[in-house]
Amino acid sequence: MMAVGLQFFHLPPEEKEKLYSDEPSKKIRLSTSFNIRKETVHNWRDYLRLHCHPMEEYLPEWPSNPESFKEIVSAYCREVRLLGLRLLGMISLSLGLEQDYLEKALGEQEQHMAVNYYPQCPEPELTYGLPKHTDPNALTILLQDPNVAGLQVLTGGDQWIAVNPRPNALVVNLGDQLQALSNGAYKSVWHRAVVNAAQERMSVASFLCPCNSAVISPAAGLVRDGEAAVYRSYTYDEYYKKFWSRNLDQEHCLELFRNDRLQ
Ligand SMILES: O=C(O)CCC(=O)C(=O)O
Ligand SMILES: [Fe+2]
Repeated sequence: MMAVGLQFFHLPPEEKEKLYSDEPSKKIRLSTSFNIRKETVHNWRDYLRLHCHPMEEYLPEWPSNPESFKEIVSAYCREVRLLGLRLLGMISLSLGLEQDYLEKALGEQEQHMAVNYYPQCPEPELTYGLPKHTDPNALTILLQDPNVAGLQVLTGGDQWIAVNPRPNALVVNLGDQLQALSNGAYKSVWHRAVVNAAQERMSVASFLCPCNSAVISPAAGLVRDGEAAVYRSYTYDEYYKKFWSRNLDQEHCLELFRNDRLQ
């Protein structure tokens, strides 16, 4: 997966240009930074974003250069989906819910992928690959470059710690929707990617996302009697549109959906 991703980013600019778009609603696109329509300061990242489920619907439009791209990436996506669904089952059980609770609550989940490419950066202290953010979806499975570190997560004690790559390991990040569905019991993790002057870096993020019409509302058993849920109910469509209408340096998107928010 990593090798074919790197081959893609090493293609000549004229070849990659055909896929370029800064429109977040496009289902297959190559872009740069995070959301260049909204930012004033850009980040040191290029990314290929693909919708991956239902696979048959999107596969024909995926890049066919490199030649092996579709075969390798589609096999990877299918495996990652199975892993993600198993993890959601275990997370449901850990909350005292039925094993299939979250899978049902999230509906027929979409799956998106960001193949991130961070070129060598001559002045890494002046920028990020990706600045501090949480993922807006439910669950993210991240494959890191085995040779180059860059991912950092924020601990409860407000310290950034490096999550260095380990051979054959995946990183699992919980996203905003699991925070809302668990009524805040699980926290969506703050993370960022730093860049370096010595080496390019890649990562591949697979995002399991609720279906657009899924109503995100905390499980009844997780809201204490007589108390309001932390977040109001909303559809994922509403959340996702709000997320992409903003930039990462603003207030956390989920805060806008709190029940105790003063209007
Ligand atoms: O490059 C990384 O390690 C992080 C990528 C990431 O957070 C994302 O794509 O949402
Ligand atoms: Fe992320």
